Amino acid sequence: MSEPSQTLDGWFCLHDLRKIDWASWRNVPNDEKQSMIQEFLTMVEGWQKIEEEENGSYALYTVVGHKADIIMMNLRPSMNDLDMIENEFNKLRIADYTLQTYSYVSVVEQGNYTPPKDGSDPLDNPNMRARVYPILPKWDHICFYPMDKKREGDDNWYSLPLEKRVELMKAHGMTGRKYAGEIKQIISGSTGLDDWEWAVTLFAHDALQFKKLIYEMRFDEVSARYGEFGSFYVGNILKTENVETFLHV
Ligand code: VOV
Repeated sequence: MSEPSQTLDGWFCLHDLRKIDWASWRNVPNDEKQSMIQEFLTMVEGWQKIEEEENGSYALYTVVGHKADIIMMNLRPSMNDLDMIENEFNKLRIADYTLQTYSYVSVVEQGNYTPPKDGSDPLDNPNMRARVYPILPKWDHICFYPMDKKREGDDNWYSLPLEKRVELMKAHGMTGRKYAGEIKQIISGSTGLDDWEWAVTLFAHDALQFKKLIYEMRFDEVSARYGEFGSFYVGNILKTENVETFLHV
């Protein structure tokens, strides 16, 4: 029988991708540029504070390639908070020199394919809480992409029996586990929230590990047969102390 698996849902998540309008930014007088950068950094300090208080988390990375210049990823308890974050950025003067090229709304999700047998609340488990309310690692590289599970003819993930999906996800987890310490994954669900069904956000110390993991996973039945993928966005960590250099023209 086909039935939905349970999910544990944690913080809401906004991926906000911006391109910088370098031509206009270049023409801003230096002192104004400085003050706009300071405004931006004050906002990021606010994100850091919220992270320290464990009321959310953030990641700030550059994006390599034409799709964007920066990615701001924020986790918060509610969708209203995400709205506030997006507007807070839009109201900064520096936002006038950016263009939002992509964004993605989702909620951090932990598949609960095998819920506790004693009926206890899985969120009483600190490991589970850390998975759905994660503090995003500040590792060197990010890789973000949206994905679906196929619903075509015989390849329909949603008509597979639960036991089969548990089996396939177990194999997926085994492949992922080989990359422990190399890659940290945040899976956020977005069915009904955005255009795809999940957002996959990976962090790595070595960008090559993204290619190795994702390639290896393509051979797992769950990805080979059922995975459908959107655009990939990759980049490098943008530490606050490097923002000024990054924006220097
Ligand atoms: C470090 C890499 C890594 C590891 C350890 C890992 C492990 C696990 C486990 C144990 C589980 C099941 C329970 C849960 O947590 O939900 C999942 C779940 C999931 N995954 Fe995963 N995944 C990884 C990495 C990883 C990648 C790279 C991808 C993209 C696939 C690809 O081909 O590009 C992915 C996708 C997903 C998705 C979409 C789900 C939810 C599917 C659903 O139907 O609910 N994932 N994942």
